[in-house]
Amino acid sequence: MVFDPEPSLVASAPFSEEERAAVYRAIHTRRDVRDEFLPDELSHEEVMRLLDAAHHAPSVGFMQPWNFLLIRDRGLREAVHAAFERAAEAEEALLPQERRAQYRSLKLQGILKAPLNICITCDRSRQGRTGLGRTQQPEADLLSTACAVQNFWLAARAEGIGVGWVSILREQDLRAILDIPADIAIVAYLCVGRVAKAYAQPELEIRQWAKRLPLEELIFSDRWGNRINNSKG
Ligand SMILES: Cc1cc2c(cc1C)N(C[C@H](O)[C@H](O)[C@H](O)COP(=O)(O)O)c1[nH]c(=O)[nH]c(=O)c1N2
Repeated sequence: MVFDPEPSLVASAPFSEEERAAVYRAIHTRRDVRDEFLPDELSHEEVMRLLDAAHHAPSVGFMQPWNFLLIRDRGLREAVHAAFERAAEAEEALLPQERRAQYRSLKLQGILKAPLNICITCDRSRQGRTGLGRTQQPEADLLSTACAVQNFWLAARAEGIGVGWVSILREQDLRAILDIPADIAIVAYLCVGRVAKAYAQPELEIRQWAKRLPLEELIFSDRWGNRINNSKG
């Protein structure tokens, strides 16, 4: 039988101006939050809304390889925090001497301050070892999981909930603390909690660690290296 797409298709009109503005506002004002977390617990409904947003991310072959490990236990968060301290020390030692003091002065996690931590993982064999879209790009499952993280982050912004991604953690430490099996990849460790204030710009920009790159320098036309400004004439 020939597949008829028509009954399954719905209108896909642009959003209203107000709706579009809300989407772009969430994108532009989403911040990586480290120190602005308020201690109040998020409700079960709020957390489920954010996880549902994450669960609606695109995924290769509709694989949905993610799991969401919710961590509230203080003892576990203290163990993760200690692992962060060790990893940060190791990272600092790799930096050029002149950047080390600045690195030390940055707040790079909110593991204990945020009431909720979430470890987002990727089950790399959820639908077999390969699968639609993963034969040539096996890492597409990890990229899918990163899409879920971004959905979570943007939905959280809309709800006034801050998210901070902590990657200064050794995978083996997280595995041991959280009992994560060896065949499950760890994609993101997030600190999550309500915030009353957030930085207007990336904190690393305000603190002069890095700057946003000019967008036009990142866009090529047709072939690598062909800048759009140069390709006009
Ligand atoms: C994969 C990944 C990993 C990390 C981050 C982000 C992402 C995408 N970021 C946050 C990062 O510093 C931040 O996104 C940029 O500085 C831009 O700022 P805004 O996110 O726009 O506030 C981050 N921040 C931090 O303080 N400690 C960390 O370990 C990490 N790790």
